[in-house]
Amino acid sequence: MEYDLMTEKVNEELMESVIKQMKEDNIKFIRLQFVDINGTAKNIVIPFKEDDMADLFVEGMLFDGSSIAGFVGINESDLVLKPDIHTYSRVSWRPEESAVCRFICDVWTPDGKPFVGDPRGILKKSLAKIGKMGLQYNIGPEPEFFIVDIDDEGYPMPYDEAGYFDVEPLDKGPDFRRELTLNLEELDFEVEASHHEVGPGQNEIAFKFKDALKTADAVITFKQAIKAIVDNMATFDQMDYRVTFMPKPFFGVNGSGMHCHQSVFKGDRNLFSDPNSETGLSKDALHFMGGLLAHAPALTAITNPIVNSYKRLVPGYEAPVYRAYGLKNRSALIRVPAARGKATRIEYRAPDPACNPYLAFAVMLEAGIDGIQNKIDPGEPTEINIYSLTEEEREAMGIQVLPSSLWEAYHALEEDPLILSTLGDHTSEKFLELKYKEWDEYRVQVFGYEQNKYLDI
Ligand SMILES: Nc1ncnc2c1ncn2[C@@H]1O[C@H](COP(=O)(O)OP(=O)(O)OP(=O)(O)O)[C@@H](O)[C@H]1O
Ligand SMILES: N[C@@H](CCC(=O)O)C(=O)O
Ligand SMILES: [Mg+2]
Ligand SMILES: [Mg+2]
Repeated sequence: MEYDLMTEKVNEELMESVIKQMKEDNIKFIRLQFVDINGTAKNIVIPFKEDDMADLFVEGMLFDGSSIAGFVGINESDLVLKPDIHTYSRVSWRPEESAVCRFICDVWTPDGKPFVGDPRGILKKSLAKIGKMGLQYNIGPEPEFFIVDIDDEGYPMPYDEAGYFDVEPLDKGPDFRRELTLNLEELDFEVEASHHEVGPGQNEIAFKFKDALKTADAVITFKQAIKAIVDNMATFDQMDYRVTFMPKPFFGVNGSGMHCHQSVFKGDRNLFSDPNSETGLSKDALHFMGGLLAHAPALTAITNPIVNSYKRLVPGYEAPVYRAYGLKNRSALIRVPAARGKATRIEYRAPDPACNPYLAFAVMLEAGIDGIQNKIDPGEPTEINIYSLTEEEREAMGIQVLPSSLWEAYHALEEDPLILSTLGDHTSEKFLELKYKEWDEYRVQVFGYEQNKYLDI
């Protein structure tokens, strides 16, 4: 798929067929949806009026961008939402009577240009660049999440005591996952698998890989859908349980990642596959990994963007800590699953579900392409459990660690011109400003852990 930012025209035939579908779906309300710099979904709702649709698709709708994180100041507040007609879907968890639909929108400026601070626009820009080389970037994400109960004192507790692949009655999640999968299928998702994860209350739903823009849209829809569905169920049951995508909600158990399986296609050909090489991997696959490993410290600021993200990236919980790749190794930052041929892919294991998927996919793509263009050598694969190595052994093998805090990742980002230029001046500045504030707010807090440990001093 090629993304040409400036010449996207609305196809009349498509518009008519979408309007016809909206009438069949009994649509009365339209959600115009986009995300802020944090990847948080935002929307404005307008009533469906058939006569206004052509205008909406062509001209878009003005809105005030000054209260959206990472967008604009009040002195230049007008922005335009341009619905992407390909993203039409009925919002399946809202009533069927007088139904609601949504379009995911691009954000433009009133003078008819893509707004530089729109995360979706930033991803489209990187995809347009590789589109010109005839390439398509695919991502298959594995978002993990916890379902928690809120106890009488307001603290979250895991919703069940089950573990990896458990079944009911230990696993209390089958109804959620069933309901969610049915809803997601209505939203045109191909759910590949769902299961209880390692942590108590932890679940995973993996959906089929698609090109990176569709996947980023899907991640946002997925998070919204599951929160809305679980909230509806909790209201119905008069219970206070909810979903969290917080990367490490509990000390001492696995956190929630969003591993990203990735491949690059040229037409029908998977660039990562080479049946004649010993490993079945092509040079491009190795170089793409070389690029990811080289830019990993800066990437981490985007793929793991909150202070809590770094409580997940610690040894012993299947989350990556070390900058290495392995052909089977789940303790390395990059794993190459065994599938070959068309299904050849690499799995970048750092991202967590708190990231803005548009920004995360854009920076991973640019890092990988940098690797291909500059033939960055990823070194030899590491097949031992890296968690069990001593620091000296790791150093001898040349394995470096990922940033251990948001503050370290912040500095790594500041020093990586490729990743900064992928975000563009506007978003880099806003992102660094936000993260500086977040770190500053965090570092002065005093936690229960410290009071317990030091009170007797
Ligand atoms: N060619 C491809 N390019 C990108 N992603 C792909 C490709 N083929 C398959 N995938 C995606 O890989 C993801 C799942 O892979 P898989 O089941 O191997 O996960 P896993 O890493 O083994 O799971 P876990 O981490 O939970 O143990 C899915 O999203 C799937 O669509
Ligand atoms: N939950 C682990 C991943 C477990 C798995 O491999 O599925 C993580 O934080 O990345
Ligand atoms: Mg998992
Ligand atoms: Mg995985």
